[in-house]
Amino acid sequence: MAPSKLSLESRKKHHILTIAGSDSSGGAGIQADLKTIEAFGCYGSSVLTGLTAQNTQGVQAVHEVPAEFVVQQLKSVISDDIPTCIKIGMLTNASIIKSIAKELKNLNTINILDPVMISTSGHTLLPEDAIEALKELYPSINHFTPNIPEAIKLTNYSKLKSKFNSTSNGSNNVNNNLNLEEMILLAKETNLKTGAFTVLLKGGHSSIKRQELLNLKGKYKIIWEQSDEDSDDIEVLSLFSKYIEIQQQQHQDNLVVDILVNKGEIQCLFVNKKIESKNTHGTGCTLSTAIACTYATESREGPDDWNFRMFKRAIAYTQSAIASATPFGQGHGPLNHSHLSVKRTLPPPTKHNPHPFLSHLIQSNLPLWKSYVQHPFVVQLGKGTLPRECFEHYIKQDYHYLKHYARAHALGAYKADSFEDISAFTDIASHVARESQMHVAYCESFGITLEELEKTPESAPCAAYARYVIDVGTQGDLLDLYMSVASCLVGYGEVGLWLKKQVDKGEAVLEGNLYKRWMEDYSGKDFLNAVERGIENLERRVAENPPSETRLTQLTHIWHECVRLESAFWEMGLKLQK
Ligand SMILES: Cc1ncc(COP(=O)(O)O)c(N)n1
Repeated sequence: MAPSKLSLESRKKHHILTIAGSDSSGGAGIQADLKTIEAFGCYGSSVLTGLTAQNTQGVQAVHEVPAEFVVQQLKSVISDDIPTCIKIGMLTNASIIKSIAKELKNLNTINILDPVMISTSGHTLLPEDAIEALKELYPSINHFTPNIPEAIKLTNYSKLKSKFNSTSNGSNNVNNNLNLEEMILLAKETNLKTGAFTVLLKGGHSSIKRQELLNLKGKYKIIWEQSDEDSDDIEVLSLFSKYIEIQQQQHQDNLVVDILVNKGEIQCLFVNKKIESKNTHGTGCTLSTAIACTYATESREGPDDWNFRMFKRAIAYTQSAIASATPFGQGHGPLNHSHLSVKRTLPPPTKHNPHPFLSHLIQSNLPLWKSYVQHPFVVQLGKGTLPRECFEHYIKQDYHYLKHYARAHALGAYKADSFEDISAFTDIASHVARESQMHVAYCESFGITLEELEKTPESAPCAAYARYVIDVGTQGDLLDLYMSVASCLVGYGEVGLWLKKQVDKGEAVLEGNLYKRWMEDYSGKDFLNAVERGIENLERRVAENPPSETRLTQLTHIWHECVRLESAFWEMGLKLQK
């Protein structure tokens, strides 16, 4: 049967056009770009500006393509299918630059310029007069990815530096190994001079130490290697990952910092450990093309929505391509463009990020997660200012909820087909039964008997949440069930630990607090062990059977629903909602 038009349309790949030079050795230029585009599952077309006779040791010759023929290629491609993004690399000469600038003016595409000037091997790929002509191209450039030497050349940085630094002798020789403050100045200046909507200054030529970054903490958003967290949000996530300690172990590493600027403002700093490798030929081409691909494939609010995650994904792809490259040739070898990290929906667990699935879930909607684990109910409870009737209402409802929650785990044990899973579920079910004794004790202290507690009608938010959990557990498979119980388990552990930290900081009180037992139970060893086990089980299940993109979306949806219902549960307590 012929596939329907609709399904074919929905299978259309994102079209990325690369305007660049050919590298006969296959590591940089058009060849690197097309391999990258393939790796991201997009469709790549190409317009050649020049042919290089090149290998991993150097560029032996360049054959320039006549400007008219460059334009002819461009017209052929775009008259047939308009690309989402155009990535521009080696432009060969001024007349090609001017011709392309003229054509791009009339196009509505997103254009990314990687200003290739000198090859890694030291060969000039763009003559001086052509550098001046780049200015004609700037008005059509949305995103610009220079490295440090390129940005220095394009901004007249030495002059700028002497203006800011009174100790400078004003010499024109600026070292490429800039410190972080200098890089930030350079990145802003590049953004200003080129007028590009965003600039990513690639910091590979400088080695930055961790202390330099720590000095800037709180001033800029810093995004660390292989993590989905940025340091500002680390507290929310810190509790079940071993992250903070590991970051502290990285003191001595040489770090590469790429700086993202948007309209003159620093958006964030991407930090990666420097990979010591000879296989870096084509790194700039690969990264700029990867940015075009992540821009095209990620969901966006509008054309100017350059989410930092797009850059993070593109940088991570390029880093892994360097790290997994195998030797080729005698000089600087090419990257491994076909490594699998792009196709994988979740990164593998690492010592930096031991719970990639949990990290994904939390990061997928961090404000929602924060609204749950740092809800005003929790904050007031920690300070001891929560009205008693609110807590009383909450604890009675939570008693009901726990019964459903234990039943959900019993259902899990019923559905499970290994003793490992059966005992994991029954362990938690018994733990929940023990947990409910605290609720009984609190009610007793409020003069509410067990009989009265059992008879209290269930509130709508409690019934809604319990129904959702049991419903997902009944309809779905074991992983769905794990998902429907996960946010409660992880969230309460998080709340318990967070309140403990707040006590240490003097933001919450334990002694004399009516809710002391509650706080101690949820930050106690017994409960936290159960949380750890729950997280390990979840990660193991997902690692054993990696979810497809669609499945991951379904699982994330269940998580979001539960987090939302958890927030509504606190809200019920605060508002004494029936
Ligand atoms: C055709 C072409 N385009 C770009 C580069 C820059 O790549 P690298 O900086 O890795 O030498 C190159 N060498 N050749």
